[in-house]
Amino acid sequence: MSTAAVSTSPAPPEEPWSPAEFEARLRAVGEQRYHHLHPFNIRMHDGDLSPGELRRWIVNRFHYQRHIPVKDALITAKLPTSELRRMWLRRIQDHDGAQTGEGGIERWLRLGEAAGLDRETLLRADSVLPGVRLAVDGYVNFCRLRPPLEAVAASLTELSAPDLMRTRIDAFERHYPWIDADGLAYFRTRVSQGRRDSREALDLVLRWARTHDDQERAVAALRFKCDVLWSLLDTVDGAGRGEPA
Ligand SMILES: O=C(O)c1cc(C(=O)O)c2c(n1)C(=O)C(=O)c1cc(C(=O)O)[nH]c1-2
Repeated sequence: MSTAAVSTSPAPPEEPWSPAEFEARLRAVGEQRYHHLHPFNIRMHDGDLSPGELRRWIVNRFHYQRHIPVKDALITAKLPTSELRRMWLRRIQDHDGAQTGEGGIERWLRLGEAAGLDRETLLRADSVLPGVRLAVDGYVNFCRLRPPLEAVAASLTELSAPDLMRTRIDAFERHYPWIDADGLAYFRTRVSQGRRDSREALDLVLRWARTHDDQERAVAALRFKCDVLWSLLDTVDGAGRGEPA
């Protein structure tokens, strides 16, 4: 049989989505899969968490928090220009502070103290749940191994984070008044930081993703990151209503 009639040439590459369509697809991932929809967050916002569950969430979320500047250092090392590295370095400073006693990690430790957890408990990390360790490792290693487009796209969960922070602040003030309001400084600061960070990251992703394939990879990276946050909460939720071990 002649093979002449059988086309072996690959299908032509798909056209990229327009910037507006691409952005809408990225935002749709957050609307459909972000952890604001997770049953644990819904119980938190409804005031249904026991003090033990809230403390367990704080201890385990701190493990995520303290690895954010680590993954940002991995991303910074991949960025090709001074301008981009300077932009990303600021994120590390937001978390680690310019000096001891400042920054987001310090504010998270104060949240722990306001909830009755001493900082050594958070720093020792010995009650961090195995599934949380795996989820956080998954995110750090993703940023270590994937190209800048995907690592930066994964941070776009922050498009949805500021609204969640506002909901969380309201819920804490209303339902968990035993946590001192000063302890909520972390969330208050993140509202504006998250808006700025997500705007910057979105600009980069829209600029860097030139082909349809790039765009698909960016959307997949954001879905992966939603899965990281979702499985972190699955693990915390599955650990029961008592005090952390
Ligand atoms: O409390 C939250 O629900 C939440 C979610 C996220 C997120 O969407 O990844 C971040 C944060 N907080 C946060 O505080 C933060 O600094 C942060 C950095 C990043 C990132 O991927 O670069 N996400 C988040």
